[in-house]
Amino acid sequence: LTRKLLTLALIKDGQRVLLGYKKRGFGEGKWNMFGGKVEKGETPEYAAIREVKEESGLEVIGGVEQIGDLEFTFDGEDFLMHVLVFQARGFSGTPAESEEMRPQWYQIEDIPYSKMWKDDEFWYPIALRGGKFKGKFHFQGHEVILNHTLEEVEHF
Ligand SMILES: CN1CCN(c2cc(NC3CC3)nc(N)n2)CC1
Repeated sequence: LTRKLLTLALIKDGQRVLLGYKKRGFGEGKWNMFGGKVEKGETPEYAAIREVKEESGLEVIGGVEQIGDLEFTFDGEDFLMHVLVFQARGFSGTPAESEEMRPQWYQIEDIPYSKMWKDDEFWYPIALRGGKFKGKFHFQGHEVILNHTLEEVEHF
């Protein structure tokens, strides 16, 4: 089983969240948080901070804290995506389009779940109210969740 360690970062400013429209690659055409691969020799926290800067232009201030741990598997495929979800403690700058992502602020009530990965509608509500979570989602292709588990946790 091939495993990939990836990050996502919640950039939340009051009642609005910064999301990015993925212009190419995996998840192209979907809105998502900013994130990417954890490179060799990198901590996941640093990788999350790096990806926010690369993909949105924002500087993370005060580091990130882990809020979620998600595992994704795909029916009939032998790879597992382990996505660590962080929240930025603070940030500065103006969001700027990158090669990968077109950033946009969304009010929480307007988050475009129909144009996002199907798992998001399960764990975003916990993340947006400051909760911590662990989840496993087993997909058939990219649009159908065959089964999943999701629990709120006290700490990592
Ligand atoms: C570098 N990216 C970061 C985000 N990521 C995913 C995946 C995902 N579901 C999995 C079925 C695909 N759901 C969200 N929200 N993000 C994949 C890799």
